[in-house]
Amino acid sequence: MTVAVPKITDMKVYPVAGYDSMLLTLSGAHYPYFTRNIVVLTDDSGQMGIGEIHGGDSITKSLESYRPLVIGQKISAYRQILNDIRQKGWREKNDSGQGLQQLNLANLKYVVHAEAAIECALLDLYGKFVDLPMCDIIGDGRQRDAVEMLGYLFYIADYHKTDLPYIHDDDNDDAWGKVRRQETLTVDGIVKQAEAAQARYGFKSFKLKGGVLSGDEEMQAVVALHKRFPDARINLDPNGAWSLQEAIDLTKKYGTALTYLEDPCGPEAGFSGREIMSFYKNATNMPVATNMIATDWKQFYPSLMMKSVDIVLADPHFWGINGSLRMASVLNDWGLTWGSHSNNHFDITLALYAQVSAAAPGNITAIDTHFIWQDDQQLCDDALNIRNGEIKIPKRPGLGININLEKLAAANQLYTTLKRHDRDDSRAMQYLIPGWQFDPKQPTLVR
Ligand SMILES: O=C([O-])C(=O)C[C@H](O)[C@@H](O)C(=O)[O-]
Ligand SMILES: [Mg+2]
Repeated sequence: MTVAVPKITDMKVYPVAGYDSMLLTLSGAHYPYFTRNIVVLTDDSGQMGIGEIHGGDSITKSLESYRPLVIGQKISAYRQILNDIRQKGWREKNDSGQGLQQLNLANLKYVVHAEAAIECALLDLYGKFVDLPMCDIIGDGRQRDAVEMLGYLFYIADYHKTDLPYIHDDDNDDAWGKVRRQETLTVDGIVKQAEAAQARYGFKSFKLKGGVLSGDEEMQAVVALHKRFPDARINLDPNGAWSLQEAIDLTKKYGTALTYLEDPCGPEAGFSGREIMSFYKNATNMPVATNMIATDWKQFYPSLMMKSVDIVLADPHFWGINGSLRMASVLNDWGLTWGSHSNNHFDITLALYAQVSAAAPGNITAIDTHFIWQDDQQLCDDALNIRNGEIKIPKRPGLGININLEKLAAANQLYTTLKRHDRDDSRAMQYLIPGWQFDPKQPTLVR
């Protein structure tokens, strides 16, 4: 007896928005809203498959342009559909060619692969068809049943200094619900933030987003975190803001509080970020993670040659699901470490990170997620949860979550009220420091 493989009958792209706190990074301050694109595929068996990717008009447009390549295909043609999409090559038309060596988040759209949302939705459908969770059908299959996530800490600006409609008092039931909306610019404030996040989610690893205050102040926060959570793995990410010499000096002074450092320095004095990170590693022996100097296979090659990196944060939105897991295999075979980068996202991406990480072989690092800043804005009814610092892979097939069309419509409605859809963190930042401009070598508040 042959079983009919379902065909895709519809593909909808929903640009959506969610609420955010005034989080600070080297690129400025997060706006009150973040944007994403949600892909919903329907097949003729009545199943829906979902995927999520970064927001912005060019990504929405790319996804819309792929509809004729997807609709009418069998879900088993998943690799061919992705090949057809890649051959369409929207990135060639748009890419500034700069990658993320200097992290201005406005450039994220050039690094993101829009088709990863379609890949996710197709695999969700495929998993439902064969009745297996996604992690069992991707890469080398399931490697673990639960995935460790890290507590992603941020300095937060005082939104009262703006007239922008930042979310507040939305969730005052526990300490995390409160601190995630409050100004946080001190060592004590960061420790309180970590305590609150740990109380709600049980994190065993933390990452502090740096590039905001002086390197010395940020490392003092790391030292305080280490003192408060001596068993935790702690990482700081200044997004390349420090000079090579400053990174070396800070590591010598405070390095024992860190488990690894993420993109401490970037291009300078005619050298690329890959070269500078390699000089840094030679001088300090500190393990280094990146989501900046190796965001595709071409950049990975010289990074390997120069031994610039130990941990590649291969976000499936940058590398594709298949590409991210290929990277996980290569890193594992060569004694290096895999992890994933993140930006603000909804629960569809959270489930994707869990499924991909569950299939990544080897001793992976705890996975980045911004989700704790967006918790309560789930688009799915059966969203996955972080408990004891980890996400357990559900028994349900595919991604393991199902879209709530009413919540999706509401997030889409919010999006339609926004005047701008592309990310530009300098806009909110200019309320704090008039005329503020991104400078890849100058922490955001050190002006
Ligand atoms: O690890 C990283 O570099 C990021 O997550 C990039 C961004 O700075 C992220 O924090 C964001 O989107 O604000
Ligand atoms: Mg990073």
